[in-house]
Formats: sequence, structure tokens, C-alpha cells
Amino acid sequence: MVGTATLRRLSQQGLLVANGGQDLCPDTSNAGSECGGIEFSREDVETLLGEKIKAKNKFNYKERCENMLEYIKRLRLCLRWFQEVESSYMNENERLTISLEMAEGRLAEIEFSSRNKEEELSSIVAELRENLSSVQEKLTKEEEDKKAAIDSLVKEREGRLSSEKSQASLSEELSKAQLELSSTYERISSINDMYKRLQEYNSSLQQYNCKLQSDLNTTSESLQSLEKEKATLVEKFSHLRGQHSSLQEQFSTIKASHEDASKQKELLANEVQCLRGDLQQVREERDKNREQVEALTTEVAKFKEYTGRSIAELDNLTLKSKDLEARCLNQCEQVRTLQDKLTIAETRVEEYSTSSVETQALCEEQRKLITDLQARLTVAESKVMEGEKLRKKLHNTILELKGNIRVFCRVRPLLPGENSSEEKSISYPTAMEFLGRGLELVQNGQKHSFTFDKVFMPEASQDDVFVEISQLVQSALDGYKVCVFAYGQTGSGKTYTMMGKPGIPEEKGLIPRCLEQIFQTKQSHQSQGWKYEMQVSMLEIYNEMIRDLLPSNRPNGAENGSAAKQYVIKHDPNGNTHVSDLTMVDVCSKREVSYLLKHASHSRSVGKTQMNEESSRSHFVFTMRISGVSESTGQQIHGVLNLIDLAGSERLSKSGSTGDRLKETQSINKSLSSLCDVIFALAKKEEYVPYRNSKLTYLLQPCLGGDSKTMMFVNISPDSSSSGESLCSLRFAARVNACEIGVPRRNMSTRSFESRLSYG
Ligand SMILES: Nc1ncnc2c1ncn2[C@@H]1O[C@H](COP(=O)(O)OP(=O)(O)OP(=O)(O)O)[C@@H](O)[C@H]1O
Repeated sequence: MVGTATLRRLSQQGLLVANGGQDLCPDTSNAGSECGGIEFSREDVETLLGEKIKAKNKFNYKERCENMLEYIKRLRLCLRWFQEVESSYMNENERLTISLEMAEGRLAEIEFSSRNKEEELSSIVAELRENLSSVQEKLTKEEEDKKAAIDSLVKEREGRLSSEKSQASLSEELSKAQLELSSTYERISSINDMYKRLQEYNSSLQQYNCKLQSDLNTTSESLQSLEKEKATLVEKFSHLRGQHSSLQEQFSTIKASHEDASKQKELLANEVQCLRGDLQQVREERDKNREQVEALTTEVAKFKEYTGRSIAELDNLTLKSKDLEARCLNQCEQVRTLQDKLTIAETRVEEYSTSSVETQALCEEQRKLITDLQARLTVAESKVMEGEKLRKKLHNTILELKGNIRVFCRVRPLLPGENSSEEKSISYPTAMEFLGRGLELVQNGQKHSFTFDKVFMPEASQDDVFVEISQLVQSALDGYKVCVFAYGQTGSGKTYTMMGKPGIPEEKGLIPRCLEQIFQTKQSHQSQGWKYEMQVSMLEIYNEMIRDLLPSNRPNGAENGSAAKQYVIKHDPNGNTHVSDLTMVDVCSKREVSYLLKHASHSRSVGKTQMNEESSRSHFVFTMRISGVSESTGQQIHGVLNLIDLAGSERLSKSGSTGDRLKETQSINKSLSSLCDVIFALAKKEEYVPYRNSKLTYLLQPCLGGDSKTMMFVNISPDSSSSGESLCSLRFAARVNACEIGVPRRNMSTRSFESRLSYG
């Protein structure tokens, strides 16, 4: 078959001519054979001829045949040309074969190089693919970013629209605000004036404050010197007292011996008197007897003269006279012995009277010494009293200036069974400014530092702890409301701190020690003319219910009548708290209060938890109301001492509580968290303080936010397994330390103190 491209080339060379301007007409004489390399099938020629015959009917046949011949001629020429071309093709073919072989060699080379190139290309392609995938990733990311950007753009647009709206409203407001601004500028200028004046006032206040501070410093110095003076005076005083008592002892022995001597003298004088009487009697008798003897002798002589009497009568008379003589002799003897006794007695009386004169002189001397000592003693006592007054005043001023709840932290020692080999979680900084006040706790590898008014290490004794609060107890006697409470995790030592270990005097807690101090001071103040009356109440808050822990004297006893009792807490305008139906017992000795405390601690709700064998399950509130009157000045004071052992804070999971214990624990935690809320509100100086959220906070309202002197113990366990709880307690205590309460007020009213059921 001839390709259309070849036919076109032939026609271009003029070997094919157009038939009538329409067809190409080759020579068909050799139809069905090869014509110069061009194959024509018979069907082609016949179709061609058929076409020509058909065309004969329309055109001139002769002309057509001539054309046909011409056409055949041309085809033959074509054929020849084809043959020539074929031979040239053959040559060309050989040449091409050679060049093909060369080309094949070249191709192999090219193939080799192309394979190399292919490999290179495939690596490049792989690289490119990687690049492509990263680019695609970037692209997808960018697309996502783009989407997000579009979203934000949409939002921004929305925002812009809304801001445009708000801008419109704002511009309105702006115009209003500009008006306001101008008025505010005016106000600002007036405020600035006021500010300047306030600054001046502030600077004057600061100066005044500086002056006060310097006054305070000088007062503290003078307090210290007074304290020293007082100590020396007290020493002198005690020395004088010792001298006085020894002199009085001497005086009393001398007096006794003097009295003995005068008694003996009197006895002897009486005896002498009796003896003198006896002697007189004997002398009279002797004189009588002598007279009788003389009469008898004269009679005997007369008788002898006249011998008118019988011999018997004579004998009788002789016997009588002998008897009288014997009696006379006897009486003479008696008189002699009596005279001896009299002289002895008289010498003794003389001795006694000289010694009594001496004793009287000595007595006089000692009396003078005693009056001198007593005068010095009264001077010293008045000095001590003045010093004491000044000390109290300064002490209270210092506490008042502090104006916040003071917080002491106490870390108990490790108990048997607790892991002492573990790394210690609590340490105490030794830097001067934190010494005795700082504590560091490590929890989960993180160190937390705290500072309080005082930190008691595990070695601190009950006495060491009491020394720090004894001044507060003194304040209660001076007419202040005082509140000390212990807070901490269960088993951290709250009850130990407040009550101590029963039966071991060195380990008695703050409550018994406070009572001792109060009754001792009461005794010592009695000599200064003060008389005190004390009332005690004890209650516990268990499951948000108040329970009276003292036996009631009323007909329906505490146990029987407790169901009917209300125990409603009320605060009066003077800051006193009243708990209705609560038993108040008058007490006048430590023994009485100790008995009541024992009774109360037996009635208190305790239970065993995983954390403590004897865990207090309630908040224990001990209240002592002190009213004192000075007989000399008529001054009256009314103080209150509240000592509170709170129930332990604990995590439900750690305490292992179930059933009733679980209910107790939940109630304890609720009231303690109410306490936290109150403290936080006070620390933030919020207007509303939620005192009423629990009975505990409502009861303690005057102590937490009122005008009392309040102190908190935060008890800590050193066991590292408790460090989480310890951290919570310490954080709470730090907040409490920052709380400012009202300035403590001394209750010194002169009216009658009618509040038997008052709590604090
Ligand atoms: N400073 C201390 N020295 C010696 N032992 C202590 C000290 N503090 C506490 N303990 C002992 O630790 C144990 C637990 O103390 P305590 O009962 O006082 O804890 P608590 O805080 O009152 O517990 P709860 O809240 O459960 O009543 C007791 O056996 C107590 O004797």
C-alpha cells in the first residue's frame, strides 16, 4: 500500500496528475502488479476503471482514453522512477544498515549512558518525590493554615462587624464619656488637692508613727530595765521575805520563851506567895505553939509550984508539950526549907526578870527591824505592783500593735512504729532571722518554707510551750478575752498539747497549766486586794451538735434532759457569746476544775481510726470566765479564757472511716473547711464572712473577728507519709497568721456582770 505522504510527494514531482481536476489517475495497465514499489490491487484498478466507464457516459470516451494513456505513460515513468528509487533505496538501505549497525553501537552506548542517566534520574526522581511529598505535606499544612486563617478571617470579619457596631455605640458612649471626662477632670483636680493634703497628713502620720516606734523602743527598753529591776526587787523581796520570816520565827520563839518565862515567873511568884503564906501560917502557928509552950511551961511551973495536979495530967501535959515541941521543930524545919526554896525561887525570878528584860530589849529591836522591813516590803511591793502594771500595759500594747492572730507551730516527735529511717521531710532553718520561727517541708521533691511566731521542734517540752502562752493567760486575768486553739491533722498532737498525758505531771498540757497559773495568780493578787470569781463550762461539737460535757445541777440532769435542751448560740452587742442551757460551774480551786476536766474528758466522743488509737471525734471547747474586783479601788474586770482542742483534719481515704466514723469525719471536715472559709474571708478583708456556715465558726466568731487575743497552734506530724496533710495544715496556718482581727479590748465595766451563760 502506498502511503498518502508518498502519493503527495509523487504528485509534487509531477508524476501524478489530477484527473479532470478532481482525481489522481495512475497508469492501470499493470494493475494487480507492483508498479515501481507501489502496489495496486485489482479491486483498486477495476474500481478506477468502473469509475472511468461510468464517466464515459457523461464525457467523451476518446478524450478520456488519451488521458488514460497519458496517465499510463506517466505511470510507467513513475514505475521506472520507482525502480531507480528502489535501487537507490537498496544502496541507501545498505548504507543505512551500516549506519544502523553504527547507530546500534551508538545506541548501546547511549543505552548504557542512558541507563546511568536513568539511574541518576531515578535517584533524582526519588529525591524529587520525597521533596514532592514534603512539599505536599507543607502544602496540606499550609492549606490547613490557610483554612484556619480563612476561618479566623471570617471570624475577624464577623468580629469586625460586631466591633463596628459596638464602635458606633462606643462612639456614642465616648461622647458621653468625654463629657463625663471633663467633669471627672474637675473632680480629679479636686481629688489631687485632697491627695496632696492627704500626703501631707500621711507624712505627719508617718512622723507620728516614727515617734510612736521610737516611743515603743524606749518603752520596750524601759520595760526591759523595769523587768530587770523587778527581778532584782523580786529577789530582794524574796530575800527580805526570807529574813522577815526567819526573824518572825525567832521573834515568835523568843516571844514564846518570854511568855514561858513570865508564866514560870508568875507561877513562881504564886508559889512564893503561897510559901510566904505558908511561912506566915507556920510562923503564926509557931508563935501560937510558942505561946502555948510558954503558957504550958508557966502552967507546968505553977503546977510544979503548987503540985496540986495528978501525975497523969502532968504526963499528958508533958507529952503535949513534947508533941508541940516536935511540931514546932518540924515547922521550923519546914520554914527553913521554904526559906531555901524562896531564896532559890527569888534568884530564879531575878534571873528570869533579867533575861526577860534582855528578851524584851531584843524583842523591841526585832520589832523595829520588822516594822522597818515591813515598810521596805510595802515600798518594794508597790514598786513591783507599779512595774507589773507597766509590764501588763506594755505587753498588751505590743500584742495589740501586732493586731493579728498569732500562730505557733508544734512538730511532735516520731512515735514508735513510724518510719525513722526515711528521709526527713521537715527541717528548721538556722539563719538568724528564721531561728526558732522558720520551718521547711519537702513534699514530692519540692521545698516549701514557712515562718510563724514560734516553731516548737519535737524536743520542746510541755513547759517550753506553756512559757510562751502564759502571758496570754495573764491577759485573761487582766480582763481580756483570750482564745487558744489547736489545729492539725488527726494524730498530730493537738490533745497532747492541750490536755497532755494524764497521770504524768511533767507532761500535763496547756489547760491544766493555765489553771495552775490562774489559781496561783488569784492567790498572789489576793494580797493586793483583788478578789476573783471563776466559772467554767465545757462543751463539744459533735456532728454539728452541741453537747454539754458537765453534769448539770438542775433537776433534769444533763443526760436525761439533753434531748429537750436547745444549746442555741447567741452573741450580744458587747461581743459576749451565750449558749443557752449550757452548764456553768462556779470553781475556786484547781482541784475542782481538774475533777470537772476529768469528767468532761470521759464524756468526750473519741474513737479509733487508722491514724490514731484514741482520736478525738469532736471539737472540745473549755471556757473559764473570770470576774475580779479590787477592794481598794472598786475596779472590776471580766476576762474569758477559751481553750479549744479541734477535731483532727483527715482525708477519708487515709482515715479508713466507714459507717458512723465516716459521718463523723465528713462532719469534722465540713466544719474545718468552714473555718478555712472564714479565715480566708478575714484574710482578704471581705465584707461578708461566713461565720454561720458551721456551729464551730459561729461559736468562735468573737475570737476570730472580734476583739479577743487569739492564738493558734498548728500541730504537725514529722512522718514523711503525712507530708501532704502537713502542707495543707501549714498553708492554712500561714493564712491564719496573715489574718488581722480587731484590737483586743479589756473588759473593765463597773456594772454587775450578769451573763452566767455567756461563753466568751
Ligand atoms: N509532743 C509530743 N511528745 C510526745 N508524744 C506526743 C507529742 N505529741 C503527740 N504525742 C503522742 O502522739 C499521739 C497522738 O497525739 P494526739 O492524740 O494528741 O493527737 P490529736 O492531734 O489530738 O489526734 P486526734 O485529732 O485524732 O484527736 C499520742 O499518743 C500522743 O501521746
